[in-house]
Amino acid sequence: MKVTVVGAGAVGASCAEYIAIKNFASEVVLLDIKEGFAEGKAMDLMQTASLNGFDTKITGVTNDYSKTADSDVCVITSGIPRKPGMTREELIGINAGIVKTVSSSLIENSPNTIIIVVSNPMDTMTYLVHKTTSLPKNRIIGMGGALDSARFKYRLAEALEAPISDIDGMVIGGHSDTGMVPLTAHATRNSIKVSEFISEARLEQVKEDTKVGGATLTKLLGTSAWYAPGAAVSSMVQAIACDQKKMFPCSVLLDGEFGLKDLCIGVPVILGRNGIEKIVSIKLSDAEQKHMEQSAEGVKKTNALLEI
Ligand SMILES: NC(=O)c1ccc[n+]([C@@H]2O[C@H](COP(=O)([O-])OP(=O)(O)OC[C@H]3O[C@@H](n4cnc5c(N)ncnc54)[C@H](O)[C@@H]3O)[C@@H](O)[C@H]2O)c1
Ligand SMILES: O=C(O)C[C@H](O)C(=O)O
Repeated sequence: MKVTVVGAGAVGASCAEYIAIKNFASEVVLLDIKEGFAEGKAMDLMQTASLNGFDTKITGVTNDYSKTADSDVCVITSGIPRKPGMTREELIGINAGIVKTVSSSLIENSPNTIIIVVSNPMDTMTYLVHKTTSLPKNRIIGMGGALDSARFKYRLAEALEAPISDIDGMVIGGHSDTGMVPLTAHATRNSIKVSEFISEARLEQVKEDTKVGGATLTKLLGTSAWYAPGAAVSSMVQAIACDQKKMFPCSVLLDGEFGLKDLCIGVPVILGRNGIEKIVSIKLSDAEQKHMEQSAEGVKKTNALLEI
């Protein structure tokens, strides 16, 4: 299994590190436009191999796509992150051009690859890859829901004063401060609904904290987060590489599912060797469906800014 990660910055390097530590890929190629940067990150990471006990070979290249040839999975993290006070949508002006060029160069060298889009605004960047390449829709996947769900579980565990391993929950919808739809009614602690343990008001607070999870970290860090994003991507790559058929909320092109079409937005999917093996339709309450439709409107508004 060969994986390429474009962008050797905070998220790209974290992603390469987690993939290597999980030890399922034979090779990870890190590519960046900044001269020598990916080479340096790759060398530093390789010097952790004997300490962390992995055999994955990580190489770094400066904009040389020939080295990415025949990648099974390509992850796009290239682009600018937001600063405190900004929204993800404000990044579209710079990131759309980067994602368009990068995805076309990747596909030229790996026509059978599966692409995972991370750069923000992620749902719109995923849609852009659909619109500007000829990859089949099962092979273009946006990462947002896996991360947002991890943050949701963290917040639920905090509220319930429970270990995170006891908690299950999922966030669907757009990967934006207002667009996320944390499925509070479906969340459980060891199969018991979380509403049995905390008040409605506390659960509402968990929901709000989850939705602004990225903004909260951006305010603390001065730039956006990287550990959980890298870990989330690595879990998705592993599910594909190892054909795990695991369920993750991912941003995928919808054609009528959840009553939505012609946009990419987070819904539960099964990930395996073919990328998106299946979109999982679940019954939403009226309030959740309404929130999902509002979220879709927001994503479509951002999509309309694309020059395609
Ligand atoms: N979807 C998510 O859940 C999620 C999570 C975290 C971050 N992000 C997004 O991921 C992106 C990267 O964030 P980061 O913190 O790693 O930023 P960063 O600035 O640390 O790294 C970005 C890297 O991309 C490189 N780059 C820029 N243009 C390039 C090009 N044309 N080709 C190759 N490399 C190029 C830069 O040189 C830089 O090293 C941002 O857009 C951020 O908003 C998304
Ligand atoms: O918050 C951001 O801008 C980065 C990313 O989308 C995140 O959720 O951490």
